Amino acid sequence: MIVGNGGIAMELIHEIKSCQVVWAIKDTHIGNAFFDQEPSSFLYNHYYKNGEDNNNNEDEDDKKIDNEIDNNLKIYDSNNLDIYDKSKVSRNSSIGPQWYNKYKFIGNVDASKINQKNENITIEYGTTIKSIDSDDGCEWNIMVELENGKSYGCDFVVSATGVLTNAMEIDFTPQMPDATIQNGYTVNGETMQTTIPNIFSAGDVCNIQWNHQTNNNNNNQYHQNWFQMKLWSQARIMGRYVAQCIAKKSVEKEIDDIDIISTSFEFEFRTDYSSSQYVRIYLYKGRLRGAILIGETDLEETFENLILNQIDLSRYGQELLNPNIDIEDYFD
Ligand SMILES: NC(=O)C1=CN([C@@H]2O[C@H](COP(=O)(O)OP(=O)(O)OC[C@H]3O[C@@H](n4cnc5c(N)ncnc54)[C@H](OP(=O)(O)O)[C@@H]3O)[C@@H](O)[C@H]2O)C=CC1
Repeated sequence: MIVGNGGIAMELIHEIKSCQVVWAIKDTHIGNAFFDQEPSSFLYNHYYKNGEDNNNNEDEDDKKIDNEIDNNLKIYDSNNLDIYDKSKVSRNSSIGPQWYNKYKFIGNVDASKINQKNENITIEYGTTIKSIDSDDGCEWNIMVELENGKSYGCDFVVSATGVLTNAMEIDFTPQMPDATIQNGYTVNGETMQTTIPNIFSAGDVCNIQWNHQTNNNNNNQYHQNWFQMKLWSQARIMGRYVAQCIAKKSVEKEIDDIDIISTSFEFEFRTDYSSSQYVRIYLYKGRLRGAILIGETDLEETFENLILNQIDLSRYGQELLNPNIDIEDYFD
């Protein structure tokens, strides 16, 4: 049983093979943490329902990161009593993106009884867990009752319903001017300093709205393409930026070329490609500000460059998404 409709639930659903899975989501479409209805339907129809495997296009960079993280990875299990003794838990880095590549999520269901169309996944929409029963007398390890009245026996439950930060352990006082107030505390979006001197903040612990702000010191506008999602890729960007802020403060002088990051879009333009690709792009005043790409579109690098170099695309209009035009070649 998997509960939740965000990053972890979707990754697990994608990875688990030969195992009967019930996925309970409180929404009417999958992946609500990232998608609205339209791309969600596309993703569901072409990748979950049809069981297409798009798992073979792992980026070399991701593999490299995995290897780095592997070196720091520590796995705790319930037999490791140290985990209950906070003083003995060594604090390592998190397990990182592509963590699932280290494991095989293969159940023991007879493979011949499961076809390639993910029919082993039952999605229960618009519901969540009402109760969990793990009495010894149960036929299953765990009996789960859902709010919609259905009950399922299962071996275990994955609860992936989001995370809370523990920032409140620090007593922030929200008084700093020009600050972004999130989660009850305050961070200055330009310097990443909290209201406590010499305490800086980055990653999931703060929600930074760089897209709204102007850096008055050097007339640079914050990067307009910033839209925060709590993903590894963004945590890395924020970590790098906050490191620069700390360095700048510690040497007490201006460092040129500090990354200025952020985003916003105001105009949305969308289309569907062929049956196995989905492309949606976001333009603002003719400039590309964002995109959703599903499937092997081969557009990611071109679109990334168009976002970065902000070429005026007004005159191309819908041709930008014409599958018969090789825009990668055009903008090369
Ligand atoms: N590659 C990467 O960088 C990845 C990063 N992550 C990050 O790790 C963190 C943890 O992931 P995850 O746990 O999946 O969290 P997410 O925030 O991604 O998703 C949580 C999901 O659970 C739903 N939810 C919240 N409360 C309940 C409830 N009581 N019952 C049922 N559903 C509920 C949320 O709905 P609603 O939005 O409506 O509240 C949302 O759909 C996230 O910050 C995520 O972004 C996860 C996977 C990969």
